Amino acid sequence: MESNQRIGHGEAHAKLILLGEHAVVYGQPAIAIPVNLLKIRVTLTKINHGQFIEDNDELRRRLELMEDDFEGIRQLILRLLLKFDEEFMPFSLEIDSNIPRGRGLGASAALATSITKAFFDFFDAELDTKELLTFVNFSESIVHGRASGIDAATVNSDKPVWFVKNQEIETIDIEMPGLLVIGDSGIHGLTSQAIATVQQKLREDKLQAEADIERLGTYVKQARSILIENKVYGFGPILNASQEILENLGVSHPKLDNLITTAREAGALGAKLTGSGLGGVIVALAANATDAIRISQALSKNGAQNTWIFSL
Ligand SMILES: Nc1ncnc2c1ncn2[C@@H]1O[C@H](COP(=O)(O)OP(=O)(O)OP(=O)(O)O)[C@@H](O)[C@H]1O
Ligand SMILES: C[C@@](O)(CCO)CC(=O)[O-]
Repeated sequence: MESNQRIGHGEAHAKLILLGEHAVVYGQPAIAIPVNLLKIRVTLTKINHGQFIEDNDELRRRLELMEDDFEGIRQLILRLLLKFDEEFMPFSLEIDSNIPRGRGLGASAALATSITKAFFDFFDAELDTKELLTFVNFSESIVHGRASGIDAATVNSDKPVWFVKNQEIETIDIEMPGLLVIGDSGIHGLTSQAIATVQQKLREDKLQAEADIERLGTYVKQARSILIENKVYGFGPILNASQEILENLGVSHPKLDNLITTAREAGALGAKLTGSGLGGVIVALAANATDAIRISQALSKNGAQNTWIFSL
């Protein structure tokens, strides 16, 4: 039996969309930030023949048995194995993550990033951002349907991102006014379903839905100058106004509405869902640490499964 096991490592952080989710799919700008306190780490290890898996057929069978939920990851792994001409390499992948899944925090993009990095590290190959994003977006498009690419861009950026679909990714130096509080509804929101909900709105009432999407984009542009100038009080109302439109588009959820109301009543300057919605998390803006703690406690008392406080 071989003794020196080869190993590959990869990691990525979560993302949070401040403004512009959904509208970004239709060409409007969005602002998203890295969330470094939530991370995913992957270790890829080659398994020696006879150690765990008896033969290559068994390996294929196990990949095929992965739940549908993992289709994006399964396809990504097959593509990576093919790239390195190791289609039949038996391996194990260990995932260590504190990013909650299906909550709009980019867990799928962070996992796809970590896996891609782990394979390149394992094969000692150079990986530039362009190639990395191609692999991650390939995986994301299987999970999300019509993805804009914002999740992949942000889980791979150390700075806030100004994102416009199909354009060069721009990082921006913004001052985050106050603190952000994330509250997890505990509900798994399916991104593909949320995207389909907006598509349905566009079919049912095209003019209204298009106007809503354009308005979301306008808020993002206003927010950019507010954030650059660090005006805490101008930003909160934009969060609230965006939430109203996301509700019109049908991607909120009664539990999200309840958490958002709770945050505002506890002193948040603004609050909205973040990510695809239909579940997942909300983000609230607090003027200072005392307010942030009060908002976080109120959220926990009113049904949040988890809360996080952070600043940029
Ligand atoms: N720790 C993990 N272990 C295994 N699979 C994971 C893990 N984290 C994420 N995944 C993968 O990511 C998928 C969840 O992705 P989904 O797009 O529904 O949520 P998300 O990425 O958290 O949300 P969003 O895209 O709105 O930010 C899971 O189905 C699974 O394939
Ligand atoms: C809902 C959406 O706008 C954000 C998901 O995090 C989809 C996308 O842009 O890919």
